[in-house]
Amino acid sequence: MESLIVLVNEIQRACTALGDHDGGNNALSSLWAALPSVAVVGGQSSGKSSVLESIVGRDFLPRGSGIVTRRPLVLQLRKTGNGTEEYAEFLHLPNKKFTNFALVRKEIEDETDRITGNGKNKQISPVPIHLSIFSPNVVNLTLIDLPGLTKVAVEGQPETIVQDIEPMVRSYVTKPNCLILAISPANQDIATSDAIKLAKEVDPTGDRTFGVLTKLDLMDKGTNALAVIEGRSYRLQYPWVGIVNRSQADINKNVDMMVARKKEREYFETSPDYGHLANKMGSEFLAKLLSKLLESIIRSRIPSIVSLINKNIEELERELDQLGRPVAIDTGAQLYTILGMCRAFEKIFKEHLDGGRPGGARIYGIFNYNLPGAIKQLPIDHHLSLPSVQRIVSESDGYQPHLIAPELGYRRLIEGSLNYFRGPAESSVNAVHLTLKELVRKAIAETEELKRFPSLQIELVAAANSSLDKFREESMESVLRLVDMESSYLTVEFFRKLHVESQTETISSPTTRAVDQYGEGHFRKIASNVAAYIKMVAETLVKTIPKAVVHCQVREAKLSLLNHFYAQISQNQGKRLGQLLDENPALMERRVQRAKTLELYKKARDEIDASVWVR
Ligand SMILES: Nc1nc2c(ncn2[C@@H]2O[C@H](COP(=O)(O)OP(=O)(O)OP(=O)(O)O)[C@@H](O)[C@H]2O)c(=O)[nH]1
Repeated sequence: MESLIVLVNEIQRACTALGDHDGGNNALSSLWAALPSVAVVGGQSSGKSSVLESIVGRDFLPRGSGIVTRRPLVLQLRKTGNGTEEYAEFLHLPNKKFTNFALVRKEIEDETDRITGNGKNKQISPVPIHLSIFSPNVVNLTLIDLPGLTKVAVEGQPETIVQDIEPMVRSYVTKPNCLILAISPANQDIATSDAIKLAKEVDPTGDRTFGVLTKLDLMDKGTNALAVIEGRSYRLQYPWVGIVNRSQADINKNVDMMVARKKEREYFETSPDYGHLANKMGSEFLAKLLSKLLESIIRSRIPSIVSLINKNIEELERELDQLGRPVAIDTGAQLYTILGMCRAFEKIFKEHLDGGRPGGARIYGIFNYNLPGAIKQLPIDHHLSLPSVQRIVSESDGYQPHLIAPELGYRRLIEGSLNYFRGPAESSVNAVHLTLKELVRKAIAETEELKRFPSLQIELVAAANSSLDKFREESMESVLRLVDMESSYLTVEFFRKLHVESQTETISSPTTRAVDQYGEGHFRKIASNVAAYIKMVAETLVKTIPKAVVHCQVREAKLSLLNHFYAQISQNQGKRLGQLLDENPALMERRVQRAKTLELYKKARDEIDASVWVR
């Protein structure tokens, strides 16, 4: 690493490329703000441009009346070997070397207009232009040229521009890592200097302010600026530097910058007022001083820059972990990704059913409370009330009343009662179905991997629900069949046993039995026999319905919830898979942006490491 200033240049350029230039739009601690820099501030016509050009030794800044500098210009000077060609490069035009500095000026003007607009409505913008100048005649130094502090807009520029400039300039110079190059003209009272006024506010101790006094040659005859230059008028930590730039006449005559530098040197060497300070005056001295100082400040800040970089790297890595890896482009990898997410979903879905979570308990509740409860509520008693039994039995008998036992009447009564069981059986199937659907919804929401892919989520919910619908149909058929089976074939032993019991009763009290043979008691007996039979069947169904439901719905959901989806997806082509993996575009954009920033930080850390080792 040639120089720490060059290193910081590199990091600054990368920061601008990532939009980290004013620290305001970034959740991370701004690296830009942490980098030491030198900002040039001054009132209108204070000689700001002239100082910069003199430091560079080249004419390259836009000129004109009004507010010409409308975007910060980050001017990175890099010293090259003697005899090498001088050239300039813009960050926004990589690989284009400018050797003609008139074109550099034109490009600064054009690039300013590109962001701020041209014509009457010229605005200002905090987005910096990065210009690097490679030359044997410069020192390694980075300067940020800011719009001139002004109080009046001219040439139809909007009034707001004046109000906008100060906060923008302030946003640069308030940063504790910013050295302030405060330019004031010597032919004005220092107390009225805009640059010093601002510097005083943001750096009251004068620790990071460089006082630069221009236009020493324009002072009234017989006066001098020694009071300022010697720090008596306004005291700063660093000594004031006096400058003599080209006059307007020199500029008009196109006086060469190198000639101007020479003239400036001569001015100080021969000056009766400043001769004793000649080796500490002039733009060349200023450039060297700044370069040395900037380098030493950067060195002292490296530990805090590195720790900021490390902190940001950690934060970025954490965020990228959360955002997940970018989606693969090839079909195989996409399929793999989708299947992986499906498995993750199925795992969570099963966990909901397999204990520890309320899903399984809810299903057990259906079987243990709801189903028996519903069966208990069935209007069997009404169906087996005396008038109903009499009616059904006589209807079944037809014109020929039964002789001993109403066989058909019994069957009708039993069938009628069993018919009521269809309701609770159906309800059990439906309740379990709803529970399973709800668990699908929950499991989808809980599958972390799926969060990025709304389309896939929708597709999976649809696929799972359609499987559940199919399972419900099968389950419904099974439970209703269980009920129907009970009506199709009655348990003979039950009735034979009843018959034997009633025979024994008749033998023990023959008179009462004979009287009641075909009266109310007879029908009551029929009703109670049927009720006892139904009770027995109910006890069976309360056990078998859950078995059918679990077999057809719960077990199937665990085994083959997404089988149909798997079969379909494996036949899908890339485009369709891509559609399923279409992430939220904002999220994709954020990942790309974060990954780029992370790369920048890592690179910066590596470069700093390397530069520290070289030293
Ligand atoms: N004689 C003399 N003229 C100077 C000196 N410094 C600047 N000037 C002249 O003052 C005028 C303004 O100088 P600039 O360098 O354009 O000042 P600025 O602060 O960049 O001005 P704006 O950007 O327009 O606000 C120009 O005509 C310069 O030639 C100096 O030290 N001596």
